Amino acid sequence: MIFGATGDLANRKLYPSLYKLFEKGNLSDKFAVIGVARRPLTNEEFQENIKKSVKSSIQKEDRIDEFASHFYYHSHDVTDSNSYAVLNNLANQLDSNYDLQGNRIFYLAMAPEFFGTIALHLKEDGLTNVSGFKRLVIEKPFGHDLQSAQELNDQIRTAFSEDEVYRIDHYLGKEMVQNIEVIRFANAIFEPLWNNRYISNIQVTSSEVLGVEERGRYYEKSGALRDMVQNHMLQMVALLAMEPPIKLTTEEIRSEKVRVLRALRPIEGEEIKEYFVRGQYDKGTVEGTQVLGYREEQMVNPESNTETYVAGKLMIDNFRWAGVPIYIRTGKRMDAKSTKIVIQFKDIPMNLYYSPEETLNPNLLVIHIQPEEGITLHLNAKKAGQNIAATPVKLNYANRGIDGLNTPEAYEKLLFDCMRGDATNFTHWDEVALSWSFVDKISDVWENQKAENYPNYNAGTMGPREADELLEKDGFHWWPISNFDVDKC
Ligand SMILES: NC(=O)C1=CN([C@@H]2O[C@H](COP(=O)(O)OP(=O)(O)OC[C@H]3O[C@@H](n4cnc5c(N)ncnc54)[C@H](OP(=O)(O)O)[C@@H]3O)[C@@H](O)[C@H]2O)C=CC1
Ligand SMILES: O=C1O[C@H](COP(=O)(O)O)[C@@H](O)[C@H](O)[C@H]1O
Repeated sequence: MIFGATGDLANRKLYPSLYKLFEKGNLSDKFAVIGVARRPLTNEEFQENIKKSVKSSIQKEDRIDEFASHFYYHSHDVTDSNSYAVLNNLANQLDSNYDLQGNRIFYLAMAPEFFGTIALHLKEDGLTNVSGFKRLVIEKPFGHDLQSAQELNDQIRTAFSEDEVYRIDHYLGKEMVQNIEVIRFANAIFEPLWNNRYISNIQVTSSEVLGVEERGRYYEKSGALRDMVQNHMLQMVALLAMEPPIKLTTEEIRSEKVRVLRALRPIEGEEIKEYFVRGQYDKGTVEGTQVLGYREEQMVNPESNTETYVAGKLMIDNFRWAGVPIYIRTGKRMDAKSTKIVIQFKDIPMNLYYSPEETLNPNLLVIHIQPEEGITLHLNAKKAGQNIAATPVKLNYANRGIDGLNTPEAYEKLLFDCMRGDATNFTHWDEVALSWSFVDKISDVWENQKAENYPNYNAGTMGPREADELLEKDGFHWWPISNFDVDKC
């Protein structure tokens, strides 16, 4: 059952992903989807919408009619208690028609204020009373702060147990985010060096070229800290910093991530200025086009105090990471769309091969999450010729080049995981709670202190100057994140 079946997420992500699973044989013929939303639609109209949404994002759609025939529509206001019984009857009927053996997945692709109400109704009106499995997939944002997340979690947990709840963080479905743990734990050359003796700092960047688009109403209350840092950025940090799990089970992996979040040094009060930088974009030029500043966007307060950019220095206070800063930055309307992780190794004790005026290039391991997918290892090697002089070289692995052009899209992987009952790449409540408690301390201060320097970066740049200073005062600098620039390093 997809609640919010006529919405943007369902049309752009869920239907095309389900189709890909179907086409690859990862979704058997024994499935039915009930789409729920308020507007009146017949099953035929709904099926036409499904075909349209699949066709707009997939070139080969040979089995589209067969696929769409599995879709049914139920017009229903989720706040109306009376309609759930009819929904349940339809679900029971489809269960028997398609031999579903009482297995149900409820996907909440709706505004978060409805999540709790839907979960309560599903239980009270018997929809969760099934003979097979029942699973709840829930979209972000999971709460607005720790308190609201806790309230939402309590509501959900009256109807579903923790292992039945699949909290989506779509970054965890990205191929190269999932690759972090394999790169770390399947390579003898990295794991022994993955600690404060050999790593000087880690940089995690997720930059966007797009502005806030039509999401001003949501974004005004969220800002980059809640929208990106609380979830995606901290999840990537947890994967980079966790200890090797003793087994590759959901529980073991999640509990190692939880340990990292517990060790994350809380940043509060006056310290926030030292560790975090906030920014808001002004007008500027993006890909040759003039764009508006954030305060001029639709549904945005002309004096908005909302941050569209965050850079921060995280410290993980445990044996492995003591003293190693992990810098994060994310923002809208930046110079490039790019998510990259740069692990900078410590310098070797002596520069034997470069002339004194040249700096020794540190070894870098760059994990390209998107749009490129792969890894680059920056080394030093002999410059061709008679003399023994060194020059920087790179070893590149391009994921797409090896595994074919189409690595599965995050939602395809996550939907498949959920169907198979694998919750590893979904966030456990403990991770959500710890992330909120870290972020709340910062957002409480930022909300109550007007940023006098906003807007403080032009659209089309890499963010405010203060973000560079954050690293400079530790003797580091941000490594450029576009491939071209990394080439020049
Ligand atoms: N869009 C995206 O790319 C992303 C979205 N998300 C999250 O996914 C969720 C959905 O987002 P999105 O698809 O963009 O939202 P939309 O506003 O596009 O869609 C909302 C859906 O909910 C339905 N709806 C609204 N009110 C009711 C109601 N009272 N009863 C029944 N149905 C209702 C709407 O249909 P109708 O009007 O017919 O009732 C529509 O199908 C949100 O939590 C969002 O944060 C997360 C990541 C990315
Ligand atoms: O969750 C979100 O993520 C997107 C960025 O996702 P990506 O896969 O394109 O990197 C961001 O634009 C959005 O504001 C946020 O809600």
